[in-house]
Amino acid sequence: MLHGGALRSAWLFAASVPTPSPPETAAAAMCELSEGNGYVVVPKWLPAAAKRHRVRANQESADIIAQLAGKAETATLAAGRVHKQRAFAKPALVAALRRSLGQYAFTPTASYSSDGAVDDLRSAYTARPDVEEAAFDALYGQLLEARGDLEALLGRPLSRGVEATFVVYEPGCFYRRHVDSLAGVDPAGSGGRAYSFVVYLTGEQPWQPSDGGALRVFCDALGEEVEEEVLPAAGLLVLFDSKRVSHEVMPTRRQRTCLVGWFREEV
Ligand SMILES: O=C(O)CCC(=O)C(=O)O
Ligand SMILES: [Fe+2]
Repeated sequence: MLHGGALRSAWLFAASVPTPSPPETAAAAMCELSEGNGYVVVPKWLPAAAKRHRVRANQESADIIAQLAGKAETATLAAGRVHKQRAFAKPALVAALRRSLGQYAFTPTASYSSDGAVDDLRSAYTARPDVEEAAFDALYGQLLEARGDLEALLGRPLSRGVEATFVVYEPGCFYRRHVDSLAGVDPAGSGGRAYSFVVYLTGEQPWQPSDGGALRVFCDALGEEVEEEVLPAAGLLVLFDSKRVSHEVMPTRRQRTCLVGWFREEV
């Protein structure tokens, strides 16, 4: 333990060390190093070099972080999991889209089994977006940017065309377990879907588990194990592999509105 006297003498010693004058040249610096006190002072030598190094290092680490994030996202998607992005559509855009929905005529959408009979796979109301409508156009622009990011992550192009539909699940509506696309099925139809997206356009009030309507994601196509349940949230984007991710919309107890769509394989 140091007491007062020791501290004071340490300070006096430090104050009495003379400030060396800087060497003019590198050779002089080497000379001082070998003959002098064992140190040299070269003013402004480190700052410029360090600055250059810092700028490069920052850029490199930013690139590495971006690459790792990209890898993590590619891995998430490739592992058949769901990528989620909160507030993909900002509150003002969600509000504008919700207002615009008043202009659409939603039609009940039944699903059909392979023999053409109506089955009970899904109950919901759908409307085709109006590409001239400003709020939809804004969201569509963001989706095209997201597609660009996805293409960069995947390292391959996707189709220029995007499928999209507004869907309203009224209380009691659901979509039973399914995959959005199957390999070998008509590539001009659902077989050409590569990545599914959903942008939730629910009201401002936070969604509660008791509201039902979760997007239930299964670990694999056949098993019963649930990977996660995603609750709708205004502006949330979910993105997943259309062929790998088996999922289900649990019966909702509250109106559940979204834009659902697909980025398609390049043909
Ligand atoms: O609304 C959702 O969360 C998913 C909808 C869906 O699975 C679909 O439309 O294929
Ligand atoms: Fe689906």
